Amino acid sequence: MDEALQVIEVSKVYGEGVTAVTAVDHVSLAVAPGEFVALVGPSGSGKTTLLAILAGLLRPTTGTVRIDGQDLHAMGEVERTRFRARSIGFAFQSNNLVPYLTARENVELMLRLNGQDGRENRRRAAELLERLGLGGRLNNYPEQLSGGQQQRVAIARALIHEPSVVLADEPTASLDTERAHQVVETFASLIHEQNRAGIMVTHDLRMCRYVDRVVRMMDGKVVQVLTDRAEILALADFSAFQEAA
Ligand SMILES: Nc1ncnc2c1ncn2[C@@H]1O[C@H](COP(=O)(O)OP(=O)(O)OP(=O)(O)O)[C@@H](O)[C@H]1O
Repeated sequence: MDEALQVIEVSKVYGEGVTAVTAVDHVSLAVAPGEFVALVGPSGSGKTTLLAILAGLLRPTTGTVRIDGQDLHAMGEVERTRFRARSIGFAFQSNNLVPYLTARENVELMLRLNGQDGRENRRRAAELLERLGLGGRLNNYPEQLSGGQQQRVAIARALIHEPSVVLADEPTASLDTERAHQVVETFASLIHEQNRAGIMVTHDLRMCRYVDRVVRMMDGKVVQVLTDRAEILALADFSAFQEAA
């Protein structure tokens, strides 16, 4: 078993009886280390719900999520919280940076939460931020950074503790086109170089050019999977063309 992430027949039903909504409907998916997957689909298709289940933040109604072979939802709350902090990285839309910590301190915080403190961490946090083009911004507070710079700090924070699985929800939502491309391109490079299993939810199909696989959801189900490079590029180019028209 070499998949970092395995999703097996996962479903999520909100509510009960006549008001029940099946948000995720028997989804199966496996992501290997070094593989970057885009999760796309119309509003309400279940992307955010699935991401929250993969993050261990929401319990599926049925089905199993394994990270490094471990059943995420079979763990007790304390164990899952610890496992999540160690094995999963998140970069969510509202980037949740701590306003009174600098860029570097925000990244170091992830390591401190995992009990890894010290000078070596300061160096690694700085190195990763430099890699993301923020070498001159290490000591700036979030409010002194642009939206794109904040997103890059959030990405550094999602990767610094070397998690197996990295999840990003609309990492380009607040960015202009050029910055969106820069952010996702760097994110993809780091996922590939560092051998993480990456999943990104995005509404912007142009960003699919940086991923290895596109998974399209509709009404809670996976309705299409693209793995062919030419098909993925055609999708991204077509969206760029539509956007420009
Ligand atoms: N807490 C909740 N209670 C009840 N229904 C919910 C809840 N959260 C989401 N839903 C419903 O589940 C379905 C899937 O929602 P979800 O937010 O996962 O979709 P999405 O693809 O992420 O949408 P968007 O792209 O708009 O963020 C929708 O029909 C939504 O109304």
